[in-house]
Amino acid sequence: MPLCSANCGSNAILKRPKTGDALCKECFFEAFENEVHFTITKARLFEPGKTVAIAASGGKDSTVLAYVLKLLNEKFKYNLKLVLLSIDEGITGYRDDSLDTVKKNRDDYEMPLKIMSYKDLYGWTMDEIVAEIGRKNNCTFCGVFRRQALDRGANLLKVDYLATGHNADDIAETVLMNILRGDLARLNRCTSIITDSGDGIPRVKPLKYTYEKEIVMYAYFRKLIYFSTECVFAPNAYRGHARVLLKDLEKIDPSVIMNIIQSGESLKVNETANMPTLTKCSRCNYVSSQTVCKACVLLEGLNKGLPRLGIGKSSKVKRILEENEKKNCDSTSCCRTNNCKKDIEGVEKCTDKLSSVNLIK
Ligand SMILES: Nc1ncnc2c1ncn2[C@@H]1O[C@H](COP(=O)(O)OP(=O)(O)OP(=O)(O)O)[C@@H](O)[C@H]1O
Repeated sequence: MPLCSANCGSNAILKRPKTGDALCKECFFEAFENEVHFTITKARLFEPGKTVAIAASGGKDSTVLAYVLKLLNEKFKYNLKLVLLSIDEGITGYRDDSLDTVKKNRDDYEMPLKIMSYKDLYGWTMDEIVAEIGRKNNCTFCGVFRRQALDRGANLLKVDYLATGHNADDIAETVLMNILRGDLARLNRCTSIITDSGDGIPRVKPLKYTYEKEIVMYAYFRKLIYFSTECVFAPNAYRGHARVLLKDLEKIDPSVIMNIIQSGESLKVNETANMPTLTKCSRCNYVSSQTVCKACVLLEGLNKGLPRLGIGKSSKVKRILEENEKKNCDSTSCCRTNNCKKDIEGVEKCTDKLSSVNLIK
């Protein structure tokens, strides 16, 4: 048994995936926590006296995030108020069970918990959405709705920051995905440790430089309770490819994860590149790069029996909406008489025709 490389005199019990150092349990805890503390202080993630909502799914990342933030807050006197915010997507056999874990964390870590549900916000559970759309594209709905639900929850709680458990592997995967897709706008912002949700509540990622394998190790040795089952619906296929590629590269050289993040951070998008400008959704007032945000388009598709609306290209969306409008509008109450633009970019549709649509309030 080798000695702990931190020279504490104890035997090492693990090899750190990130650095290869052989460490004892206590020295691993210290190294792990100090690195998160360094990330927080170097990026000046939090101002003292503020409130942080921790986006808590019950999974390993957000559970470790909640535990470490509580520990560092006390140890280094950040003077933060920590609360948990969970989104119930309405996935039977998955989220219902993971929310039980979050409730346990709420009690163990003594943090208030707010749960917001897709059913209340959008009128649909993911179970119902999958029954409509099938298993292939359901991740699009879930991702778009969750992002917005978290921002809405943060606004409701009037917190100053929203912290998510995104780890180094997640960020590196996202860099790869955006390169493969040629998505410059996302590539430009995906490595930011602080992002603006558009509503003035910054999103922060304190685990940005923490390897997933180390999070699992930390949770294991700290005996943290977390929920480890995969989502019962199909995983995000494209991200899956990036994940497999990253895991293969990590086996050859673990520093590849940090190298990809650092490369992403150093990239500067050419100023002549066509970048979207952020505006407010004309329907729900949520930040969007289109006149109507993606969540409202997806929701309209669901409510009008066109669940694939918003899944494909925007030109296709536009065509489907136009066709749908033609079908719905009779000649005497044509959209035009109500000054309606037949265009998803400027959806000001006949309000009487859309009265049944469950717009996000
Ligand atoms: N239902 C949810 N409620 C609240 N926060 C969520 C929820 N789902 C995801 N998040 C937040 O987004 C982060 C990234 O989510 P992702 O779906 O990639 O899960 P993950 O990598 O498995 O993380 P975790 O282990 O925390 O579930 C999570 O760490 C968490 O902070």
